[in-house]
Amino acid sequence: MWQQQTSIAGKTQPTKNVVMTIHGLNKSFGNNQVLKDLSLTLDKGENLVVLGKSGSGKSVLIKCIIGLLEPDSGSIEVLGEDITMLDHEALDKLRAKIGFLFQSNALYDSMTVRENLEFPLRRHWIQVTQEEVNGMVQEALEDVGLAHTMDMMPAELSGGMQKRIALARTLILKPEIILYDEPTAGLDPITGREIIDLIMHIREKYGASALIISHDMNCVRLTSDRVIVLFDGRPYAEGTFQTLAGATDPQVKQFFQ
Ligand SMILES: Nc1ncnc2c1ncn2[C@@H]1O[C@H](COP(=O)(O)OP(=O)(O)OP(=O)(O)O)[C@@H](O)[C@H]1O
Repeated sequence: MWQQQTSIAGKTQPTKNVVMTIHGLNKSFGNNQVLKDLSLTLDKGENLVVLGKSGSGKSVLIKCIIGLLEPDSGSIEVLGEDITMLDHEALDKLRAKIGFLFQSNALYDSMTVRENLEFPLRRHWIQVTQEEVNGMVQEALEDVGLAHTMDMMPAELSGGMQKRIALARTLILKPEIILYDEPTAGLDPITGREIIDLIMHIREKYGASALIISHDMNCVRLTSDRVIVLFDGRPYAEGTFQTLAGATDPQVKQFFQ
């Protein structure tokens, strides 16, 4: 296993600032063992990027974290609660603290931008007045620079704008952790850069922790505090972008060339 000076991939060192601890996670589909004894931690306010070849299990990892897939074994402790042990109601409550930016955006085509943003508030039974809802929608849209689109339909917006609306919908619940699944995939470099800037702005404003899955090395370079390279279902290497970019290990090097 390739190592860098300060940490060894796969071994976690919990501190009081940890918001997520994954320990010994295994997930198979038939004979295909996708995640193998995977352990990692996410610190408060940290942007952690998970990098890996197509099919290395990045999406499976995210789905396990939000409870869409059940791991075969291992624990996923999020904000002090092991999600693998929670019942449906408790999991739903915890999910309200975890924002998820889907690669597909997952906006509702038949709803206006405002209705899309109001949806998570209703979905999680958040008790607020209509005036408060209006303020929350306005703030989330201002965060992504799209307050003027409130009464538009998603189909009237460009791909980059839809991504920003999806991000605003994630922000409305002020999540403590945000999971970004390929946030710049399919966007041109300029629009991709706008999303990268937003990810950094959101971290600055809300101090949320982020787990970011990305192949876009510009996104990885600009957003990451720490990078984990997944290989063969396990964290293979871990370090800052700069450290890993200087690696001579072929499995690591291929991403940075
Ligand atoms: N629901 C499922 N049923 C069976 N196999 C699955 C399922 N979901 C994922 N897999 C398998 O798990 C492996 C990892 O898939 P995953 O989507 O996590 O890869 P990835 O690293 O996110 O790839 P990409 O970068 O292309 O999105 C693949 O071999 C995939 O076929």
